[in-house]
Parts: sequence; structure tokens; C-alpha cells
Amino acid sequence: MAHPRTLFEKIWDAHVIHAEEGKPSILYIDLHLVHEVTSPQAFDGLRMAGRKVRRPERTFAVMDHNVPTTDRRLPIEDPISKQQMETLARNCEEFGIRLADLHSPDQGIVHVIGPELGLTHPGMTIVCGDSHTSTHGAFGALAFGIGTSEVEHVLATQCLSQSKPKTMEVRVNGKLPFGVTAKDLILGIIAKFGTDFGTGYVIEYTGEAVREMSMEERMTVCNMSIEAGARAGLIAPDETTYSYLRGRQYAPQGDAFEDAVKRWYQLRTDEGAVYDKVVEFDAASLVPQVTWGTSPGMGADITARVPAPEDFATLAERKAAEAALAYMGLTPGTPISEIRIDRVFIGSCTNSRIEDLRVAAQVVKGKKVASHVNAMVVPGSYRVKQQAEREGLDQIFKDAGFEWREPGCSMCLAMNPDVLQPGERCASTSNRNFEGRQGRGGRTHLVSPPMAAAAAIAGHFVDIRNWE
Ligand SMILES: CC(C)[C@H](C(=O)O)[C@@H](O)C(=O)O
Ligand code: SF4
Repeated sequence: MAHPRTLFEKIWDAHVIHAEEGKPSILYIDLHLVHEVTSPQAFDGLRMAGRKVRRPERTFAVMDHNVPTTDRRLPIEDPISKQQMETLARNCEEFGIRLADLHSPDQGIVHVIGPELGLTHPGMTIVCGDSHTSTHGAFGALAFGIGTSEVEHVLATQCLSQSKPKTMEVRVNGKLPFGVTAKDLILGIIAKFGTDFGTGYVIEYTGEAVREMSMEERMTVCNMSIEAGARAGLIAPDETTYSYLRGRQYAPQGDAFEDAVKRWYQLRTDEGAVYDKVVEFDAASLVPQVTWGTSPGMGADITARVPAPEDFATLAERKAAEAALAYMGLTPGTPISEIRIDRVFIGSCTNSRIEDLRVAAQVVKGKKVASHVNAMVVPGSYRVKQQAEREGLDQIFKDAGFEWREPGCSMCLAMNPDVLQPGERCASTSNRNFEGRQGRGGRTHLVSPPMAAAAAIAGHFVDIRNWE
């Protein structure tokens, strides 16, 4: 019997082309996703060296970060955004790469469209010049972000030099209670273990709560693995994965799909395989989460109060809390549920898929956004947007006073005109709450879609478990 291996080791072993003791290995890359922000210099490099893209058919590009979310028939006002998009279009044309541009029905946030189009398969190695590439790990793919020089390397060779990460199992015991989502789970895990507990590791999420999750929920969890410092997040594929992929545009079709499922079935950690580290988390006692600070690890239960610097054990933590509280304009001891908000953003590659929009719409249905709040929904892709419109979700949001926008990264990182004003406080379904992330001086609280929706209506955070 072969020696038992983890899911990660199986994917890694299957992709190593060359390995030498004490040196990084050379990995074969199955899928390279490209967007407008991290690719221009990579293409310039290729051009200067007179090289071609090695496997254009394994490369897929999309515009997402800079795209406007308003009427796309209008000219693009922001000159930098305009240039980024034109450059990507030119590069894709020149190098023969498929591109979902501003007007393509495939357009959307790179980590939303990859799975949606069936480009993402179990067992693949997937890279993109983007840290949230970890999202695709939800399918049991080894997926991670790379820098622009690596983007050039992968374009040129379809290979990448990588040091082998360590493995960690995050075992989630019990079921998620009513009102507690996959977003709360990953925020809770990061609040408990910290933003660097995953450093140097690939995390595999296991346990009852994970097995019960839909693909979209699994993507939310894997998406934020990077916020835990991990190289990647993984979830072993199962029936949920296969039924999500069956029939998707770029998934294998017909008999080829059933053959693929037989291979994918092997993609699980063997009995007796050993992880370098194992941590456990109790899903059953989890409460909806709200971040209060300027790192995704500065999170609290909705039932809690804003902490004081003295509540923290180390001097470094106390200093970080003090700075975060000052930036966030929060007073220790304030109940989280009394924090008033100005803006609501439902979107980003963490939480902008159809299930996210459905739960949010259910919360706002027949209600009105608080008069002092400006709220917007930015679907993760055109397909999500169309599906939502078929279901009438757009009308529910608009009737409640939400803006209903075109797909893209939008206010997740404010590289387009969707920006917080200094001092504005936002309930956001995105993944990063760093200083200035959503606009200079803007204050971001990370929450789940139903929590963001409820905050829009109430004008402050509320415990979704008591929502009627
Ligand atoms: C612009 C891009 C390089 C960046 C990333 O790598 O994650 C962005 O997507 C983000 O979320 O901060
Ligand atoms: S939605 Fe946000 S986190 Fe995701 S790729 Fe875009 S900017 Fe990065």
C-alpha cells in the first residue's frame, strides 16, 4: 500500500516537473487567470524578450478591478482605469488569449467567473496575479496568488518555481447555527487564531460544517484563507463539487465528465496521512461576526462590545488595537450593535454570488434602507446579475433603496469610482478592512451578506438571528 498522502500532497506530487533537495520545485500550472492590474508589466516583459504565451488555451483573462459598475455604454471617465482595460485588451489580442472584456457575458470578478464558467476543476494547479486565488481551492484545486514577475514566468513557460508549503488541517466540528454563515465561520476562525496562523501552510478545511456547505459557501471560506496568512485553502471535492461543475461551459462534457469524476474521487486525504499541524474549531457555538478594527482578525461577536486595548495580552496587540480604534473612530465598550453605519457594500469575490444575493434579498424584502444609509449591491459577474434579475432580486433591492450595479471588484478595493469618503463607515461583505482599503479615511466592517443587508435597513449592526 502506497504511503498515505494528504489532498495537498497528491496535487503537488502530480504537478512537480523537477525537484532538487533544498530548492524550490518546478510546478506545472493547469490554469492561469489574468486580470488588468497585475498583468501589464508581465506582457511587456514577454514582448521585450520576444517570447510567446506558452499555453494560451490554459490562460483566461478578465477585466474586473478597474471596471465601472455604472452604465457600461458610457465612456470610461477614469483615465487610469481606461488605460488598464485597453492595455489588457491589446495584450490579449496580441498574445492570443481569451478575454472576458467589459461587454462580455462572461465578465465578472476573476474568482467568481473561473468556477462559474467551469474553468476551475478539482486537482488542478491554478494561479493568478491576485491573492484571493485561494478561492478556487474550494474545488480541491491547489490555487494561489502570484506576483507580476511570476505572471510573466507562467505566461512564458506554463511553469512556476515554488517552495513546498506545509500542510494544516482546520477541522470544523458541528453544524453552523441558524443565521451564521460561511463568512462568519472564516471570520471567526481568523479572529480566534490570528491573521498569520496560516503562514507557510496550505490549509485543508474538513469536518461536518464544511461537508454540508454549498460550493459558494466553500468558496467564501477558501477565499479568505489568505487573510489567515495561508498560501492556499483547500476543500476535498465531493458530490457537491461534481454537481456544481456538471454541464458548465469549460467543464469536461458527457462521458469525459464521468471519467473526470472517477479521477477526482481520488482527491482526498488518505486515512493515516499526517498534516504538519491540526487545529479545531467549533461551528455550533459560532455567533454572527463583525470586525471592529483594521485587520480581518480584529473581529467580534455581534453580541459583544468594542474591545479596549487593555483587553489584549501583548503590548504589540494593545498598540495595534489602539491605532485601529482611533482610525475606526470607535470607543471601547460600545455594543457592536450600536455602531451606526453610513454605507453598505454587498459584493466582492468573497460574497457576491447568487446565494449571497438571495439571502441578502430575503432580509431586505419589503423593507427600506435607513434614510442616512447609502447601500449598493454589486453582483460578482454578469451571469450572477442576470440570474438575480430573473429571480426578481434586483427589484427587491431597488424597492428597498439599494443601488443595483454592474459586476466587478468595485468598492472592495475602490480602484474604480466606488469609494468611501473619509470617515464614512461601511458594512461590507468583502474580505479586507485595512486602512484606506475602500477609500482614504474610509472605515470598513467586514460582515456576512445577511448581516450587511440587515445593517442597511436598521442603520446600525443588528443580530440577524433575531431578524423578522
Ligand atoms: C489588485 C490585486 C493585486 C489585489 C490582490 O492581490 O489581492 C486585489 O485583488 C486585492 O484584493 O487586494
Ligand atoms: S473583489 Fe476584492 S478581493 Fe476579490 S479580487 Fe477584487 S479586489 Fe481582490
